[in-house]
Amino acid sequence: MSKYSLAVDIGASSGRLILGHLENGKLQLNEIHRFENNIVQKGEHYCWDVDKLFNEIKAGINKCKDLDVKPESIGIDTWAVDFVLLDENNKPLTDAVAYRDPRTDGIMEEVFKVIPKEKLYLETGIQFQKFNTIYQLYALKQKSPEVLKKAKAFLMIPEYFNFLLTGKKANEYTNATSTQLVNAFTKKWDHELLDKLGINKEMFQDIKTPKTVLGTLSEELVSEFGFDMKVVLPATHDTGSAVISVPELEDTIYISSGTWSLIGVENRFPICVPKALEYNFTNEGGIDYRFRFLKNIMGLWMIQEVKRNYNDKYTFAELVDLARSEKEFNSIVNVDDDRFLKPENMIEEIQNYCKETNQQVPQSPGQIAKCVYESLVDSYKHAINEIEEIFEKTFPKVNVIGGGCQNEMLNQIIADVTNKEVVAGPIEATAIGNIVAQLMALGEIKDISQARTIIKNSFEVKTYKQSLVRG
Ligand SMILES: Nc1ncnc2c1ncn2[C@@H]1O[C@H](COP(=O)(O)OP(=O)(O)O)[C@@H](O)[C@H]1O
Ligand SMILES: C[C@H](O)[C@H](O)[C@@H](O)C(=O)COP(=O)(O)O
Ligand SMILES: [Mg+2]
Repeated sequence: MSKYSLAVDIGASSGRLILGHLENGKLQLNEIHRFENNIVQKGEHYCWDVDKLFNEIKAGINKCKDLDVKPESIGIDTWAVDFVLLDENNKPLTDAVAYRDPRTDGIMEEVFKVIPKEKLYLETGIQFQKFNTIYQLYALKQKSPEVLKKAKAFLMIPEYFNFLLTGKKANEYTNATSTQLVNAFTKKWDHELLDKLGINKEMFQDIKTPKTVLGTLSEELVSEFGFDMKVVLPATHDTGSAVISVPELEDTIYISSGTWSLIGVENRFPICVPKALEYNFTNEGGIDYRFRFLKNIMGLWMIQEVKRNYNDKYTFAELVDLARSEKEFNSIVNVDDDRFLKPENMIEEIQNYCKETNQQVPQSPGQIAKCVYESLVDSYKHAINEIEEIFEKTFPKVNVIGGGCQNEMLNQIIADVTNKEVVAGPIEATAIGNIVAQLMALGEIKDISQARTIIKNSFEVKTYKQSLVRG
């Protein structure tokens, strides 16, 4: 029997702990714990409840005892850019502020006064999202310089949980690249950039790569859980882990479909050409120093907020069914408009946009949902055209991975609008990528190529082709 690895995958809307092990050359998964994640108001900021999330992680680990399974390793991945700062006593200096917090409004423009946008892109290759870590730290420096001065350790969210598990501090490469503070060519923290911004470079930890064994559990946790585990660094940026699970990357554009839609390709080198800057593509770090050439699209965040606005009266599946029935409704919004990043009420924001653009205003839940899905695909289509322009080639296939690949209507609209073959799955791509990185660290899987073969043979996918009648 092969060793068990435990993946902790926490996205912006949900977290899950999934056991994985190899059996007869296939990867067997067992989801042992799932919980909601969401932004909470703490003082004047939107924050993540990291104490609650760590308690959920421990609750999930404790379920292993009920299953009589002692995993050999554990690996944690989460959303990107956000962080915790520790003081000299290893205590958090601030709450874990969420990337949707307005504290970075206008900060990007302030940073461009210190380092021109084009130079920043040429050095880091990272897309300009106003919530990137670089802007969060610059906002903190301007508003609370005394906090930054006291900071002795910068830990991104997965690394903070690793610290709570092991007492060890390290930054992991794939997530570090999302900060826009790592040089795309040296793959190290850009100390010249940090000096220019007046951000203390000493608080950043050594950058480790995926498959690194960080350490083992603290004595206190070993006695709580009843067993020890190796704490392995997967690609701790959840999208970095998700992309590992794309079984066939040749001629394929992936859409990591969850709270965000991350649409792109895997590359061996960074692409920082003017067109990539103009279209705002990113070169986030991948496993084995590959690159994830992609862009953020607002994603299913919008339907999550619509669902919340309806007080969770409808499930995601019911919203899809209601959307299907609205065949005549065709209004479209620009999902990537900042107005949809954190509106008071998503339904009203969508309705106002349609009013302002003289389109039919969606009224029913089905019309609202259909508007979200059609609008997302409109943005996907533009991104695909941009990718094909930059690569000067046509990609015949789109692979939708993550929770959003369960949305069969969305998959079909993608196939209809792009006239490409759409492959849906695996759903838990992030956790799968997390697990195979751990199994590589344990010597159970040789390399990424073998991992992708195992993944291809282990999980069913569904294929969609352009339909004759647009549903
Ligand atoms: N049964 C379903 N039908 C349609 N969409 C679904 C279904 N289940 C989940 N989803 C979609 O998947 C999304 C969550 O994907 P997930 O990858 O878990 O997100 P994250 O990792 O960002 O928390 C939901 O917002 C929802 O839109
Ligand atoms: C803020 C980042 O762009 C975001 O974390 C994105 O990179 C990402 O990883 C989103 O993952 P979800 O699972 O939360 O959609
Ligand atoms: Mg996710």
